[in-house]
Amino acid sequence: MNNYPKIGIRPIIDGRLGGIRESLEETTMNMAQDVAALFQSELRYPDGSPVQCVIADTCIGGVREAADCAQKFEAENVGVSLSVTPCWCYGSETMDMNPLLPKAIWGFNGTERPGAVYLAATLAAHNQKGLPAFGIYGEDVQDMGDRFIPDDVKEKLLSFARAGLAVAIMRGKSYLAIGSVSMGIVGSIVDADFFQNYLGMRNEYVDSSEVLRRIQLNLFDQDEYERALAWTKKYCKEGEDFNQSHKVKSRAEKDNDWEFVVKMTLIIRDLMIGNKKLKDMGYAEEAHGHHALVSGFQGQRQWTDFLPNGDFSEALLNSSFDWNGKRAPFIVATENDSLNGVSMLFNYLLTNKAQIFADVRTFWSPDAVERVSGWRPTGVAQHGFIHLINSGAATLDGTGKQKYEGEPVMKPHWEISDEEVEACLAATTWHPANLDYFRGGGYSSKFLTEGGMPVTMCRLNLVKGVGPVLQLAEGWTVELPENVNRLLDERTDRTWPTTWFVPKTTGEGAFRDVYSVMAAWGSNHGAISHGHIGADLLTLASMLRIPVCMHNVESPRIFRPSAWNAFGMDHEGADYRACASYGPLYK
Ligand SMILES: C[C@H](O)[C@@H](O)[C@@H](O)C(=O)CO
Ligand SMILES: [Mn+2]
Repeated sequence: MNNYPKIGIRPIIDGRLGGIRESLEETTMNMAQDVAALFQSELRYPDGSPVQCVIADTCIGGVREAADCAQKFEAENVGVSLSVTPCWCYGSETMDMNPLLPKAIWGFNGTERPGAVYLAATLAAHNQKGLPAFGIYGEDVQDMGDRFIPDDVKEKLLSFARAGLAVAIMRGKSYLAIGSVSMGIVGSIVDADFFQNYLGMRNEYVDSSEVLRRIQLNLFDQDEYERALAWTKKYCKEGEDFNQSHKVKSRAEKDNDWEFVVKMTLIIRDLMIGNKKLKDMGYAEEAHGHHALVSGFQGQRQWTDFLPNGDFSEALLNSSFDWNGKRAPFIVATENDSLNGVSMLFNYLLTNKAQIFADVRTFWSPDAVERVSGWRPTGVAQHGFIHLINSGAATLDGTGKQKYEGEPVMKPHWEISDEEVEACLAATTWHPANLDYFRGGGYSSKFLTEGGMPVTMCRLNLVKGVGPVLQLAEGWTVELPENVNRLLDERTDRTWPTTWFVPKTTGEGAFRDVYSVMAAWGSNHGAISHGHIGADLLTLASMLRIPVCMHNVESPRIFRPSAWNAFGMDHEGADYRACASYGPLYK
């Protein structure tokens, strides 16, 4: 059982005994219990278990009870703090002062008592003390004692909780780099200060030779390996070998590659999270693993120049299933691109869904498509589209074979059916790796993402003088006529997974048109999640004090700490000024 951080709920009350406090005790505690019920019913941890809440033992009417609550929260691994109140209370005496906990206050909009006034007063206290907090206040007045949580309040409570839990779950975990810098990709020059100061994470580094050592010593669970290999042979169908005939590996060599990449997969997972079985085998130290929430495998080029590549391992570990059945994905970045790994992690922790890692490879204008194929894009793709493709770490959930009301989606692992698992696997072909690129061989996953799926692509970049910045684009996957797809796809790397992506454009700036999105993308990679999760990413980024340099989230959906309003009326400039003023969460 994972020891996930809990959400702490603080019922705040007017401390005046002799009438006022007594009249409010039940209503105030009911608010806390109702929010706890909402979180426990609507939110899940990455392992699929319901999110847990801790409510203060008493309503908080003054500093003593605030301190008692803080002590309880610390003892019970609370990682997110929400204060709720229907009435006036004493801001600086009751506010949550823990600088590390993402915090919000819900002021009930019931005018019998001044709950909204407390909200504003205490947000002012938070702003004055440099402890930014989110303000939640329903648009419509409710009657005192009304226990219904309106949709606008519910939406903000859940968005705050999802982002707050992401912050809390990351704290103290590791990014595990297996190998080092891949082909000069600066995302694989792992910046430990960023992980430490902004995410509260630590960095673990393992040379790729450790994977080879464990393969040579059979340092993995032999029984699981046999099951894994049998499962792989049954469900991972080998595709055509497109290599030049003089380079093609023999059948025996190809079979060895299958065995090798299955072992790699077990070993990379064990390196990330450990495996008690290794202790039984006499490897107690290796059994610990590296406490990694996310990892990166360098692969290219020192490993792949003579050993089978990491594509099979990366693709399968990032998927929501394997020989052990459905399970939470392991976030693994190919090319050890730690910044794309973090981008995938942000998306994952906000959705509990597996992620696509891709190169942002090509913008196809309508004219170019027509020139090479004779077909002019229509519909969502009429103004062009972007080719997302990278060998390796694209989850097989990205095939779009999981359905909701007939539409392609990606689901949390606990919602995926066995039939959908098999459909994702059936839609994937494992081609012998391109030996020009991957001299050591291996297998690359090939699939085409179904069109019509709402997706969000994001990317974290490090910019000297600014620090980390996040960019994101909500949009949709699109499907092309089969012949057009083949023409365009085969101009690239036919053994890799393809997603055709159309960002939602606004006609302005980086979102002026599809081309501008590609031109403004800050790196070779992007992390693609199912769903339009841009608003949650903005909320998460503000908690981490990471400014967002590019997004296409409509302004009414933007939810950031109330202090951001004090940094100016232009949302984006204010975001930068606020993040610069507060600095990293764990500085
Ligand atoms: C196989 C190639 O080296 C690819 O790995 C390379 O083009 C990239 O993905 C760069 O991000
Ligand atoms: Mn790449």
